[in-house]
Amino acid sequence: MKEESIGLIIGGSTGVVIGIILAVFALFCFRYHQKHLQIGNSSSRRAATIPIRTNGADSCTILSDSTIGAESPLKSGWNGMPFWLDGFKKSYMVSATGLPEYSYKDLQKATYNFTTVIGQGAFGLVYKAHMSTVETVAVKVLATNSKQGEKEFYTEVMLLGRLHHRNLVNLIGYCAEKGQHMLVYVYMSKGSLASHLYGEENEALSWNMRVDIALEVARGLEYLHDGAVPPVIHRDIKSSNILLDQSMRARVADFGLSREEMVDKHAAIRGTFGYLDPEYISSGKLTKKSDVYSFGVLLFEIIAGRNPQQGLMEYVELAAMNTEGKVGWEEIADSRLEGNFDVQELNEVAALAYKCVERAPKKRPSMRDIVSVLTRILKSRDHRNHHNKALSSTAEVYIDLDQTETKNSVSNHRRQDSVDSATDNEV
Ligand SMILES: Nc1ncnc2c1ncn2[C@@H]1O[C@H](COP(=O)(O)OP(=O)(O)OP(=O)(O)O)[C@@H](O)[C@H]1O
Repeated sequence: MKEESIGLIIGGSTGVVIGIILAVFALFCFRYHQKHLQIGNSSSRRAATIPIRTNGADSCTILSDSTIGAESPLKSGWNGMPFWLDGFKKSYMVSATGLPEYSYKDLQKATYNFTTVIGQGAFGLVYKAHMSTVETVAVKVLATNSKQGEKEFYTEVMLLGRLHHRNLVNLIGYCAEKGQHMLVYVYMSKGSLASHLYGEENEALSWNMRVDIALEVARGLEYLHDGAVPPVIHRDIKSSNILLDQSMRARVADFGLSREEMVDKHAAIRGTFGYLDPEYISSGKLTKKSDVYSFGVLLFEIIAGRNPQQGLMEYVELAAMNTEGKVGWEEIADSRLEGNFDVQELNEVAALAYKCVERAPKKRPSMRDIVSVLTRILKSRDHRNHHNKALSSTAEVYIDLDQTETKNSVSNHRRQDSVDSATDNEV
């Protein structure tokens, strides 16, 4: 009996010890798991908020820079996940990027085996794709010679996926399969602003439409500079990067993508010749005001219908000698407008453009200022139109009244004549 109870005690305590060991082990496993998840989360937070490259007080993040990948603490597995979680990588990425991942097969089918090319840019070919779920999309296949690695690509997608605005060509998905990187965008059926300014196939844009487009582009950029977290410098504003949707609303494309090509390899200057901020070229410092400069060039391009790569700014400087930057800009107006514009409005837009291309970045307005100036210009246009309508309807009333009076006096005369003739007959 005594032996039995000793056995029971030993058995019980062994059980308790094993239980404790198991509990400690379970706790250890749980904490290990938690720690890894935290690393994963903090890295995605880092990717989303840490400025990747900053340049001075006015500077902000260049989303596309690839330094995040190199500095990332993620080492354990694919995109920093422990290997034992690898099986979940797809669903994990969908939630991390917030964007759907398309399969290569689906995109291949939707582009009729990549035969529906609609354009080519520095990153590679762009295809039109008919998806079964969404209507039509544009698929940008990033060139395979890109030095961008998997991690950098996902970081870029994750950051781009966070940017949404009615005046941006929003990224709606991506594909990373078979060594290819593809970005899926909303399809812009009316093509680029450049094709409307220079393409023979398109009707000339009216002056009113040009100002509307300028305001929409300004709003898209204002969002990138002041609404996005972290802020984004576009760094390549130009008419071929402004796309128009079905209702001719302008949207800014190509923001936040890393660029392999450089204008000046030594200074690592990136952008497009003709639109580049001279201050950025000389100092190598990229700020929001560099986008403002390019936007100013774009405004002059919209006014003059001339390509910045073919001497637009020289033409502007010549005109500025006569105009002092304020009035007389109508002489540079696009001949396709055939003089159909409001001179005061054109001068106001050109004066704004001239401020944007000031040599000293500090003297240039911010995108927010630009949006409010263009909004005011459009409001006074509406006001004028309203006023003119009211005037013309008043004039119509007068004309109506005049005509009624004329009619009355004619019939009075007639009546008088007939009275007179009756009297004559009587006489
Ligand atoms: N979302 C889209 N919808 C419709 N067409 C598009 C879309 N994105 C791009 N395109 C077309 O593909 C062309 C190439 O676009 P992409 O952005 O790759 O290069 P780019 O802007 O012309 O030049 P760069 O790459 O040097 O800036 C555009 O000019 C446009 O005609």
